[in-house]
Amino acid sequence: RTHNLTWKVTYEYKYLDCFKKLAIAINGQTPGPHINATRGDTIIVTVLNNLLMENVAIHWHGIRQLGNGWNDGTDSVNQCAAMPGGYFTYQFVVDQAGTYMYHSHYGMQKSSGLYGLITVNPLLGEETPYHYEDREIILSDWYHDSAYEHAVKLSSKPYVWIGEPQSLLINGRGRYQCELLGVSNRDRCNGSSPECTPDVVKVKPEQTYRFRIASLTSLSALSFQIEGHKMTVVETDGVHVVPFVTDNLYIYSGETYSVLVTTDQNHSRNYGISINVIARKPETPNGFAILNYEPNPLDAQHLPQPPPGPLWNDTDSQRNQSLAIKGLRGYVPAPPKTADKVLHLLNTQNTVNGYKVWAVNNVSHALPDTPYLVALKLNIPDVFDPTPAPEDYDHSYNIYEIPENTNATTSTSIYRLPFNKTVDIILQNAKGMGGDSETHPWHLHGHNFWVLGFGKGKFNPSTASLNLENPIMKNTVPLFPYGWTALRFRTDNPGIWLFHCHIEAHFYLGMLVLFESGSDMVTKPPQQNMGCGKTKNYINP
Ligand SMILES: O=C1O[C@H]([C@@H](O)CO)C(O)=C1O
Repeated sequence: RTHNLTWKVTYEYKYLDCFKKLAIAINGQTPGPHINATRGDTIIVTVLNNLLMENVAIHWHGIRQLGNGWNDGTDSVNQCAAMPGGYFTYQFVVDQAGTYMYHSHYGMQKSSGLYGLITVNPLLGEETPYHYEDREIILSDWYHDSAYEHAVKLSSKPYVWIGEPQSLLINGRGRYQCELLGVSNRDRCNGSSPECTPDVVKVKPEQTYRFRIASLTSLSALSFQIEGHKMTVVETDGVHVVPFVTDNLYIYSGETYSVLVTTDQNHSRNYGISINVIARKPETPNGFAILNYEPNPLDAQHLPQPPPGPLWNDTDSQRNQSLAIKGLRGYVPAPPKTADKVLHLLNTQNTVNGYKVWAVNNVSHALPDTPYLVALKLNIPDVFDPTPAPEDYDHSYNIYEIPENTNATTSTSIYRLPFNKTVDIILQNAKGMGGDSETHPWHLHGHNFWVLGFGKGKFNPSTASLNLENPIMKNTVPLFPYGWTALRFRTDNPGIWLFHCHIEAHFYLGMLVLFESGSDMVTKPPQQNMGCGKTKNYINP
């Protein structure tokens, strides 16, 4: 089946958390429309950019785009973003059942609300471990400043940190306490706007539901919980998990999960759903939604309680949940036993000419104006530094201290990986300049990777415990403070693909790398991917 969609992208005033703010909507909505498809379907989306003053590119997060790199939707990497008044038509096949998302991949635009959920159902009769009615949950965080203000603050000297978000949203709904605002700003807040009432998730008693949960936060890592209900985790990033039961789900930006929830509690009332910030000291109030046991009314007598979340800094509990996620045998292929190549990637916060940045192996990535894939295909000179990006770092680096010299370099260099090989990535965390080591969710475009392990401190190949038996495959994975995360993937998708921290500010400040492999096999650039930077000289009339 082919889904033919037309999406008009506009700025609109919204009261998502009762505070009036310009949000980016698709056909008037944020979160945008839910794409509900079946494995093998083709999705054709024409995105009309009606933003007046900003470009748009939309990334289909978790969709591997096998052999289809021109449609990954990343500005500077595989396309020129659509200009105001212009459009871009994405076409891709959803070849893997599961839960995915889409979001802007232009500047810091994601945090303005340009995002939504993608559900890919298995084919009728296709073997699948379970089949339940779905409920969709989109988690996000919300700032009152615009993404423009964020970008300017972060690239100022001295550095201005954007701070913690004002609200957490569940399905685009949050609640800011208008009384906290100064009198002059109070008229921008409307506590009785229908847009900022909690989302209501309707369920019937004594049923099991599959909650499809996606985190589209720009900064916050979250814990998700439902008052009085246990959750059985069964899927993450489109891959089946050995089911495990938990009271709360830790979820990092860019991750999706499916959890099974059985409505086996007292039928005569409703229950609270809550999210709270973890991994950073919370300054944002918890987000809240209602689990409505039908036919109970939403009145005071049936009022749900927001369940309290776990402690924000219980890193052991967070790491233990990540370690508990295993691939379900029969559904998740086993990883190759050995790797052909290993990349050691050290994550640090640095300075370049007095500007604060994030770096990998001391290189803060600067995205060029000309998309890499077009430059590679047409051999456009002087787009990126041809020196290979560094595959390792000095292992005497003390991850527990900020180095005396925090200087890093800025570069457009890329990793050129051999095609159809097995590559290991060892992510190593370290102390940041804020005085702590932060949790970074790393997302890989175009592939799933096996998650071989997580550990504390410095990675040591002779003592690290790696799971080669039944690792999960994912596209986004956390790197815990002062720890390491080990991944393995196959370079089986021709093109050039981003691997980056999914925190919007960190990506903006250079916390990204690019993996090129087999780009000689990619078709020549479609006209619509061109037009920016140096590509405009290569467009044929
Ligand atoms: O990028 C960041 O900057 C601040 C802090 O590190 C400032 O030094 C912070 O908490 C981030 O996540």
